[in-house]
Amino acid sequence: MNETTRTYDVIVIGGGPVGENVAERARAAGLSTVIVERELLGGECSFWACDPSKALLRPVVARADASRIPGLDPAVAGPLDVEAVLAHRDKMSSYWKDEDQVDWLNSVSVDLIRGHGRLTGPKQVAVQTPEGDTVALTARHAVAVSTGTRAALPPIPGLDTVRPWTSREATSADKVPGRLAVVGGGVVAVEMATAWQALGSQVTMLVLDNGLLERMEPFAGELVTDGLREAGVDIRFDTSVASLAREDGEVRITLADGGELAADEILLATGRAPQTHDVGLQTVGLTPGDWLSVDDTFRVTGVDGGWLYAVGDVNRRALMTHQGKYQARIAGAVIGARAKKEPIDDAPWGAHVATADHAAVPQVVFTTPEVASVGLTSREAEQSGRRIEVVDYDLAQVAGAHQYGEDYRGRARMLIDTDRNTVVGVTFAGPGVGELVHSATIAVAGEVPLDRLWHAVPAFPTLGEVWLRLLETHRG
Ligand SMILES: Cc1cc2nc3c(=O)[nH]c(=O)nc-3n(C[C@H](O)[C@H](O)[C@H](O)COP(=O)(O)OP(=O)(O)OC[C@H]3O[C@@H](n4cnc5c(N)ncnc54)[C@H](O)[C@@H]3O)c2cc1C
Ligand SMILES: NC(=O)c1ccc[n+]([C@@H]2O[C@H](COP(=O)([O-])OP(=O)(O)OC[C@H]3O[C@@H](n4cnc5c(N)ncnc54)[C@H](O)[C@@H]3O)[C@@H](O)[C@H]2O)c1
Repeated sequence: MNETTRTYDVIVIGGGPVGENVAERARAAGLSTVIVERELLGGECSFWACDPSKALLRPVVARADASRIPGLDPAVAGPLDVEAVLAHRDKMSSYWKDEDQVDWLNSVSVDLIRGHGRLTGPKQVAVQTPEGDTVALTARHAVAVSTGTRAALPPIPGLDTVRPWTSREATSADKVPGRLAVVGGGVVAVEMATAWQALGSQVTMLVLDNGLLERMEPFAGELVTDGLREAGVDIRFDTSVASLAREDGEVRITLADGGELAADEILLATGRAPQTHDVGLQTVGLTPGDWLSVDDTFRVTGVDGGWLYAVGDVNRRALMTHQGKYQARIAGAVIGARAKKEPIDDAPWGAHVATADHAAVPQVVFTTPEVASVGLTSREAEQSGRRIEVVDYDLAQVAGAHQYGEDYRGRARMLIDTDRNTVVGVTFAGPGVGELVHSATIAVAGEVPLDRLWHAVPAFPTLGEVWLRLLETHRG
């Protein structure tokens, strides 16, 4: 076994989308930077999450849209070409090879060390390489942990015997199971139920709660429930799994109410756990397995010296790629500024502080219909104690919706902070709303006064005219 030592200004553990961007921004600030990655550069998002899942969903959403357009509907009446969809998914996942990402990393002059990284003390990281060697790294300025998350599996008796699908198998499987049981009612569950039902599985969703997408506005979950049921998905609410077994090749599922169900595969889409159990947190006074809590400049709380940062999923602030990359741009810049002893701009909305994490996190759920939201939901607004006006509008009444397709169903909600006269939350649910959300993000993050928003004229006839209708409804 060989042991090598190296020193960099910044060490990033984890080369997912977030670690890559922390490294690129730190390098752009003039700091020598290395990424430690144990699997594929590009992380979960590129290979087992965003990219493959959206590649599976795109034909489903496009077909649903096309089937509402007279004259086009017969052309899309048949089943999907499963082989072609899976082949496209493979291409969009770069065939699970990361050469392109490595080329990009080289082009921005960031080093890569392949292997498992662990903190061994303040500013110290040891990398266990696949060849069995150890590389001992020292950071002059900062270590950033961007190790992301993995699927969190509930302790269901028999789980270890059934080889369940997690989000990884659900995004990379190359065969369509005849019957797929999906446990969970969050984003992964609804997206993957949508995809696999359309690819030919009979999907049954086993949902603990009494609705889908419980963290969003209730109407969003209701519209997605209708869409899934119309597609043939069997959704069972208030349902909990008591035990599992695999017998004669099938998964036998026993429910808490005594009911039984058989499936060919079972997907557990029951949330995420941080990948911090084996990164040496104990050597810097933290607890392995915990989420890493951070201040608004991404320094981990409870660590002396301010050298340890946690960016992306692992800090639990907003488990989405775009938000993690936003965090990364800010973390890279603030690490650079601190290293060069430049002033830190950490007032709200400053260059070195992630204010949007608290005020304006957008999300699109790629189901039929889509859901898109940013900022507060009405439940969160109520809990925040602010004075809020809730404005609802039936999206189907917008001229653009009539053009979009027949029998358009959708809804929009805008939350107004009545003391400040600004929009603090928006949710759209309906076909095509994914591309509408950035207008809402600009209104919320920009704190655009409603009187000025009145002058932002949406083009006719687009879905965006919902903004005019929401403002008119507010003005009465
Ligand atoms: C099915 C699914 C679909 C999703 N779809 C979307 C979507 O459409 N849009 C969206 O915005 N978000 C989506 N997400 C969320 C998105 O995938 C995550 O928010 C994003 O991947 C987080 O990036 P990250 O860099 O923080 O972590 P990851 O992408 O998890 O990357 C972490 C990296 O760290 C490496 N690593 C971990 N521990 C070590 C170690 N000790 N040493 C070395 N390397 C290590 C891992 O190998 C990995 O490469 C989806 C998630 C799932 C599960
Ligand atoms: N389009 C996107 O932006 C996108 C897509 C997929 C995932 N993601 C991100 O990935 C993250 C993870 O998604 P997720 O769907 O795994 O998590 P989630 O937190 O959204 O949903 C978890 C679901 O599992 C259920 N659950 C939890 N414990 C359970 C148990 N013991 N038994 C049965 N059900 C249980 C919950 O009730 C909930 O319905 C999300 O936070 C999301 O931000 C984003």
